[in-house]
Amino acid sequence: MEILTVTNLSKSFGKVKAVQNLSFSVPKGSIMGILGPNGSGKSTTLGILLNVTHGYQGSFSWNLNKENSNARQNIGALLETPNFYPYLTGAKNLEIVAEIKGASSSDIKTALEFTGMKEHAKRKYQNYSLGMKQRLAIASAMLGDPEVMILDEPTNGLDPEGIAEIRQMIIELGDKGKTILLASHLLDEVEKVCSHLIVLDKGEKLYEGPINALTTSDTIVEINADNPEKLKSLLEDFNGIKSIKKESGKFIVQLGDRSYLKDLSKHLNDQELTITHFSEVKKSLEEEFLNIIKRHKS
Ligand SMILES: Nc1ncnc2c1ncn2[C@@H]1O[C@H](COP(=O)(O)OP(=O)(O)OP(=O)(O)O)[C@@H](O)[C@H]1O
Repeated sequence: MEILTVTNLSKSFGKVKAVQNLSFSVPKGSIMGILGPNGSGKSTTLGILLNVTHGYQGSFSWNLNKENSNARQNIGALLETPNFYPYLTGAKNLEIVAEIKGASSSDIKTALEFTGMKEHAKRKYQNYSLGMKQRLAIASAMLGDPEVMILDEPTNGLDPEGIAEIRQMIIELGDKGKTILLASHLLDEVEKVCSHLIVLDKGEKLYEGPINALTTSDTIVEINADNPEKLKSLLEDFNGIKSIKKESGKFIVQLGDRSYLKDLSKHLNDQELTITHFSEVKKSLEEEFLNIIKRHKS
């Protein structure tokens, strides 16, 4: 079931087309990565979905469970510039947000514990490290136990340990059943955390789907033999090969289906040939991502 459906969304700032005819849907319970370089329209899209950016074309609809819920209560957000009072403590800042969202003090306690901010709750926000500020922002987004959380570049500027902590928290929030929209310019982040992704470039959608559909669509095998010419002709004879190329002395073979692997190795069992190398290569998301961008530009 879809928790969000976005249809033909467009938004311009003067001559800049920040979002162009964007449609996508978000399955309930998924962690949806919105991946794109800086300026690709991620924040603008999230701003529209949160009703803070206006003057757009197209539409979107949330399919939230809680009855009579408005977006403010049922969608927790961490945006790029958090709105906390520097001279107040973390706890006090959360109390203010809880008041606005109608969240309880037990929500505050849960959020502080989950984010590891309980021990820092009595310190002033202005004295927090960047990592603590981000954790407080996640705590704030959790208040009211929303069904959906929207996180815009939540690990920006953090050190590797801080990045790992925040990513782990996002995965745990997903395990709790929350639907999460995560904007990121980091492929590695999206790969580690998300179940689904859309790829944006210059406000346009280049890809939408589950992460694993990107990485497991075709099977790639590296093959070498003592008689490369013979190997080449045998490969060319085999039905089910989508493409053959030679890279660093090895043949890289793309199979339409993984079930062809067995037949291929039988087919290569030839008296004139000794196979010296035969291994399946796991395609990285990065490679697929680059292919998507390349296809878009050509
Ligand atoms: N308030 C604004 N006024 C004018 N231009 C804007 C405004 N907000 C965004 N833009 C422009 O719209 C385009 C998309 O920006 P957006 O912030 O949505 O991208 P992004 O993918 O979130 O990038 P970043 O990670 O850098 O925020 C950019 O060219 C940006 O300069």
